[in-house]
Amino acid sequence: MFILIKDGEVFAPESLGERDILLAGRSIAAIEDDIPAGLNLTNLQVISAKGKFVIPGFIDSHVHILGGGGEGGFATRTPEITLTDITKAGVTTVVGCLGTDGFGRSLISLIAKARALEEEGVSTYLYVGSYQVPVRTITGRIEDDLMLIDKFIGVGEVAISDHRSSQPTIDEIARIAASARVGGMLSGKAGIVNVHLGDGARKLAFLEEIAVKTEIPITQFLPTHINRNPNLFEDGVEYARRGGYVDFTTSTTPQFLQEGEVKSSRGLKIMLEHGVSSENITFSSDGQGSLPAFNAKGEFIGLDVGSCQSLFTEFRDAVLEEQIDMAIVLKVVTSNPARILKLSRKGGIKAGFDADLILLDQDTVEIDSVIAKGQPMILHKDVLNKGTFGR
Ligand SMILES: CC(C)C[C@H](NC(=O)C[C@H](N)C(=O)O)C(=O)O
Ligand SMILES: [Zn+2]
Ligand SMILES: [Zn+2]
Repeated sequence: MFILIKDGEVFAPESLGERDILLAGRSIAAIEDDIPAGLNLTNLQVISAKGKFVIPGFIDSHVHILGGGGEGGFATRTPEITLTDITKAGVTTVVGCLGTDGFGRSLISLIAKARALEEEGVSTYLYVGSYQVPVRTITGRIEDDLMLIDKFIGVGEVAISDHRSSQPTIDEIARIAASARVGGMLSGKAGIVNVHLGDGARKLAFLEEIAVKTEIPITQFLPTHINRNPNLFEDGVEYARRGGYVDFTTSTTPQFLQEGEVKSSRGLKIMLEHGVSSENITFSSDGQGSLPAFNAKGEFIGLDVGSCQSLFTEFRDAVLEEQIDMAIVLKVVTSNPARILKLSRKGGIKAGFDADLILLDQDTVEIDSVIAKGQPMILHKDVLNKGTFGR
């Protein structure tokens, strides 16, 4: 199957200007300024991208594909994701994880769900573990899981500075990072540790201390939810300026924003203004994860459900509201996660890369169509670009 995407304005994420793109099967075959539509190729489909931006499919590096939640009891378990939840947001690659509930949800089910989504057309990877320490594994050892199970690219989301964590010691976190690092090395994977940061006062202290006191590089960690409160966000700016990676959670609620959560598009602008390298920042959605609220006494008040749609919403707001150059904003949802998570052939529009693309309407910056592994994704137009709050 060949697809020729003609006359689009291409961001790879860097701007390539107007280019034609030839897809062959699941790969990008060629990117040139003029590929004749009359190519004598059998079953060639020509798609006009006139008036469209053509950008890499988004990589969502933190999605509860199996559902999550449960912080308010069984009835608050959140639903598992559907393919359309992912593709309507322009997401073509997801990294799945377990969260608070590493007991009622299993890694085997997580692997099964990841394989299901892969068969349905998107690309999936996983973190081994959940909030809890010791880290839950399939084989009993992080290194063995990374070496034996292709979908596992790292460990997470391991919780620190949170009343729902296992209250791990700094040594336990260092040892998890050491195992992830060596397991990753031996299997050619990132071996990244996706760290859940809660609202606790210790914030990033463990990670900062490990980077200073041990041989583990700070880039072994991808701390997420960095924007969840202004106090943590402020430390996150400093942490990122010193070379650490930081991940913004794009799912939010009006209440969280009122209580001081930093809107991801705004947080990106602030970090760039403070001299943080755009290479060190990622966005992820926490899709299908719970967004629970607790009162000052730690009592559960209620919860919302995260959505992949928020990843697109915050990308669009960063471009339109924060007026950040699109090529820069694209990095945080394409080439940065691809590089940090060592996802080869992902996160860019380059010959030989997977054919994961989004066609955006240039006037509205809304999604026109999504192609994943060379297959056009059927988007149910009526739900397209409708976020959790119907935005
Ligand atoms: C960043 C905040 C707003 C949401 C965040 N979500 C998770 O960590 C996932 C959730 N606990 C689950 O297991 O489904 C949180 O709970 O702190
Ligand atoms: Zn989390
Ligand atoms: Zn999460």
